[in-house]
Amino acid sequence: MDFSQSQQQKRCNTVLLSPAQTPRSSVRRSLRYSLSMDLWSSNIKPDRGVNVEVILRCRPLNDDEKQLKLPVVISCNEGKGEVSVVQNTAYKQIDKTFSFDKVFGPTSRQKELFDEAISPIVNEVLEGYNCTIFAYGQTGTGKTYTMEGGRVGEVESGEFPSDVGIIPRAVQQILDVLEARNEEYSMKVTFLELYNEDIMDLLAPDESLNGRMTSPESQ
Ligand SMILES: Nc1ncnc2c1ncn2[C@@H]1O[C@H](COP(=O)(O)OP(=O)(O)OP(=O)(O)O)[C@@H](O)[C@H]1O
Repeated sequence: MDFSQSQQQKRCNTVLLSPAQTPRSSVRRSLRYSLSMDLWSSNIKPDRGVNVEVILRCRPLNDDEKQLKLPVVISCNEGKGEVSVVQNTAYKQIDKTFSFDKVFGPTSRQKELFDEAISPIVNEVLEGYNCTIFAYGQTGTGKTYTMEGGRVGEVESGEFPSDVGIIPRAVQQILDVLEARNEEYSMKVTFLELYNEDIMDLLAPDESLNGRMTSPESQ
């Protein structure tokens, strides 16, 4: 999203990681979702110690995984921002603990994640900082669910359905704040998909407008 406003360029970035809770034979990593919000600019926000935060979210086991009685190999300590992974080798069990800026466990709700981790970043965009939030993780770990949302349930009196994810919530917050300011504003939105070196403009009215990207090696 681009807004035009004469401010210095500033940046903040958040990476949402989705680990697999159950062991998988092949690990296929995919980087799918990125939400970039710009207000011009390029310096680091002066009062931030770091300009990249890494947040980890674990999804619950799905019905198939429960039916197959697959073991849960990750435990989340949200208070400490830690995740422990249990690995059973032929000879012994190895536990490893990893620390993140924030951890959201399998029972975390969409609103909770948005309010605690994303809403402050959206406010920074509205203050003039460039921010990117992207989700990274192997297939089936919850990137789409976190960024876009799950099945849409009942809409309750102006509130989002509980399954709605980060992108619609961020857009709503931006529009609410801009409307409350009662000033004239313009907003530009782009929605691109990059898959196997094909770039798709998901908002293009005509498919022929989609371009194909080529890497330097393939030229
Ligand atoms: N936090 C969650 N709570 C409940 N269900 C979830 C959660 N995260 C993911 N799911 C469910 O798990 C399934 C896989 O999630 P999702 O499609 O978001 O994965 P993905 O990382 O986007 O996968 P891919 O890279 O293959 O597109 C979906 O059915 C989704 O609804």
